[in-house]
Amino acid sequence: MDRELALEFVRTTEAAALASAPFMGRGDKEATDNAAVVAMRNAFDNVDISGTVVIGEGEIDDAPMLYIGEKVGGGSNPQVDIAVDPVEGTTIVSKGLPNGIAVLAAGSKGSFLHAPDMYMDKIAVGAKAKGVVDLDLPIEENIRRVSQAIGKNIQDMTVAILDKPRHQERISKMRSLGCRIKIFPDGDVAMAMATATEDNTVDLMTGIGGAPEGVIAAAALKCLGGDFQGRLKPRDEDERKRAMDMGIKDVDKKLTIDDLAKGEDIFFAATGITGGDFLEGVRFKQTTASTHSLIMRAKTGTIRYIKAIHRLKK
Ligand SMILES: O=P(O)(O)OC[C@H]1O[C@](O)(COP(=O)(O)O)[C@@H](O)[C@@H]1O
Repeated sequence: MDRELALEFVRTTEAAALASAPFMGRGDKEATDNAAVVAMRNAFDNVDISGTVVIGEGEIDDAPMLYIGEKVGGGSNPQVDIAVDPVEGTTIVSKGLPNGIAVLAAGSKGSFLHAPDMYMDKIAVGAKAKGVVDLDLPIEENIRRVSQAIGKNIQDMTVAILDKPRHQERISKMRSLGCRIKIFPDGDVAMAMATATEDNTVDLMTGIGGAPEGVIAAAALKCLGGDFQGRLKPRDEDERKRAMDMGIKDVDKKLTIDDLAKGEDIFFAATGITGGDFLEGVRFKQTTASTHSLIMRAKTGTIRYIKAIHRLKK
């Protein structure tokens, strides 16, 4: 993919963020998401790719736009796979909490695991701890390994985990080690990224969240030079079958960052909707709105932050 595409991709996440931001705190998850989906879908018409959504808003039957399999883009760059989440953290945005982001990952065909909509166990770390974590090890051992790799005492480390009942045992184990813990309500893509950004606020993220979000986070960490592992967590035989129907032969396999986001022909864009660990949220003034975005490319490892002022009437 051409490097020039970076700006076109980030326009799609800006559009999603600008459209969903007015719904902040209004308690309407559907309206928040819908506004972002429509805006992002429209913005794709100006992106010079011939793209296919591989991770999106769901199946064609129940999701009118950005459904899995939908063709997007009005251009020539051949065969691009797209993974999107126009609002990653609909609950977050509908409550006005931090770290609601609009995200997109784009890769040459076959870059992304076609992840079914089910749970995935995950572990994410930044560049200094690349290669030292292993999803098969107890969380205490992973924390110890990261502590050594990054040269930080365990008590000074921050480990993030989603605030869900399924994580109670893991949180107890983390507490017994004495590390600092960030228990966040939603939005594990942003928190996975927060392990690997320049001023990282988190040293390790662990826990079970959405599988599609796992693929998107892996793409982001690919660009940021961090590491990520995941394992699908089907809750019943139906979900297991669904994963197999989507082409995943070994559903229990530990998935490496390369299994989830293959190769280096990958772009990743995110725009803050509500402010958070590494992006400001959308801010409205009388006639303008500002957005804060991140656009990255795995091939070069370049990370660009873009602050944009949008004239609301134009
Ligand atoms: O809320 P659950 O079912 O535990 O799922 C966790 C997943 O949901 C999210 O918090 C996103 O939530 P939204 O559906 O509100 O956008 C992800 O970040 C996370 O991977």
